[in-house]
Amino acid sequence: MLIQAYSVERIRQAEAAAQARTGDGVLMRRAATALAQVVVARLTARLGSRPGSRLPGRSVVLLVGTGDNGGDALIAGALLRGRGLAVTAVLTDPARAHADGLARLRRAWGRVVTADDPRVAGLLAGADVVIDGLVGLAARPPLREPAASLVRLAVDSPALTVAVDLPSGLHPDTGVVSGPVFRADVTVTFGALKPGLLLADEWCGTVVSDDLGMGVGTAPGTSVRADLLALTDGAAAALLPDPGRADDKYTGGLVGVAAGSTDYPGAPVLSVGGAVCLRPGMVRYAGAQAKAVVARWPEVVAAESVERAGRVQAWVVGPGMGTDETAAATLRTVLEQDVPVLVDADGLTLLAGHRDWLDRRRAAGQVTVLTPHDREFTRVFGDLDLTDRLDAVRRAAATSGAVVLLKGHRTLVAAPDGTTWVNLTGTPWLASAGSGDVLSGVIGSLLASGLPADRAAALGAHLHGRAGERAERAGRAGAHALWEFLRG
Ligand SMILES: NC(=O)C1=CN([C@@H]2O[C@H](COP(=O)(O)OP(=O)(O)OC[C@H]3O[C@@H](n4cnc5c(N)ncnc54)[C@H](O)[C@@H]3O)[C@@H](O)[C@H]2O)[C@@H](O)CC1
Ligand SMILES: Nc1ncnc2c1ncn2[C@@H]1O[C@H](COP(=O)(O)OP(=O)(O)O)[C@@H](O)[C@H]1O
Ligand SMILES: [K+]
Repeated sequence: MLIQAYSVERIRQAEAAAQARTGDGVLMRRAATALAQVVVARLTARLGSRPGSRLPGRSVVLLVGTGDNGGDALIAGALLRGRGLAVTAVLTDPARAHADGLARLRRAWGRVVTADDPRVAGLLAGADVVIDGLVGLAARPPLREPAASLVRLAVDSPALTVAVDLPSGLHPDTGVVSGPVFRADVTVTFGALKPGLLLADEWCGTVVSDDLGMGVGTAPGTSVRADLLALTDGAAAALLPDPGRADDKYTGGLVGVAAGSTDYPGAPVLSVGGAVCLRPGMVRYAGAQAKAVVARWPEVVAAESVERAGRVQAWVVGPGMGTDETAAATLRTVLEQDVPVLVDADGLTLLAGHRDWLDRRRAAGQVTVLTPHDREFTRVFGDLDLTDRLDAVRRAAATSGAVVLLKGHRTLVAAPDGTTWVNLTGTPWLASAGSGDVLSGVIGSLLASGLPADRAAALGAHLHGRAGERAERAGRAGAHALWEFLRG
């Protein structure tokens, strides 16, 4: 199963349709029930079986904003009162707090204070659970006062922290974070995952998703395609091509790597290594480092130029090839071939001055994959602002007609048709020289095996990230360590 996230707009549409079926207040009661259940389960697990670890009497602080997100928190608070917990709601604006939720909490003998109450800091410091019901789907960070100050106080609390729908301070659609953000141990999210929960997962803790019976993405008449996709290990394994009994070296995927120069002998070895470790039918190499490449990878068929390399089913072009005239000519020759082409590193720098080469491929219906890091992205797509990375990568794909993989802590992949992926594997260990070269070879190999380009890119990033995690756990240094962990 793929992990699927839906935009606020899509969730609101499904919510409206569900509300029409169920009537007022039903979804919110379901949300509050799910939230209270998670709080009870997580608090019970946290307290364990130590003496004095009973639930009744434990203190819960609700941070309550002015919308339905606060309503969820208030009704959950009333339910938790029913389990004997001591519940205090801290309201940012009493006049605009969810009226029905507030009435329910009061009827259940919950305590209510305002954000400017001098006891708030002490309450948060002494709480067993803090529930963030400040903002949800309507969030437009940065948080305004007094919500911002409440979040700052909550950060210091030793309590179990639970976010309602999403941690306040992050944008549900873009994951962009500005100002203080609620750091959640658990996020209980409703309807469906929001893109922000995947893009800024470091703030969300464990994410529990409850569909509340809304059927987001499955309701009749709605588009089933999610707004943001991510792979699980299971989905990645299912995509990974395996040679069949009838395959030979020509049908198992023939990938070419055009890379390296006299100045950069290492990059082609790393890139070819990434390709070889994915076990395609054959890897061809074209460039100035044929000897070094074959010395490390004897199975590779090497030539000095693309013209002499022979046919392939996909090309990788760029790593360490420099930006001189010879490199530009190589790039041009590769881009003229009617096979999927992945352009990386120096190839991207060259491409920045030759956008027409991309346009020609687009017009001919040829598949191109670009794999920039931020600086390369800016070189090629100078007009696109990287503050909102999701938006930037989507626009880049739409305007260039290429699948664009934007590297980073959460690597993004966008296809020209709008399909977008976020990679959830990896570690900052990968932020080391040469690891991007390995990635280019991995994806090239997957392209040669015939996977659709956006899937090849997303799968490559997933495998590369897992390899980085394994290399880090094994205490290994250097991008070449990735090879042995690529198909573990
Ligand atoms: N969509 C759904 O399927 C469901 C939604 N429910 C809840 O309803 C929530 C959405 O409720 P609302 O639409 O009332 O909106 P919110 O509760 O997300 O927002 C409330 C208020 O926060 C304010 N706000 C926005 N940005 C702010 C900032 N930076 N600083 C301070 N205040 C800010 C807005 O002015 C808005 O009036 C969801 O997140 C969820 O918790 C559930 O009750 C039931 C099901
Ligand atoms: N902070 C980070 N956390 C996780 N992965 C990262 C981080 N920074 C970079 N990466 C990954 O490391 C790789 C670096 O690639 P790149 O910048 O092209 O390096 P190089 O050109 O030296 O090979 C990419 O796969 C990128 O997604
Ligand atoms: K929230």
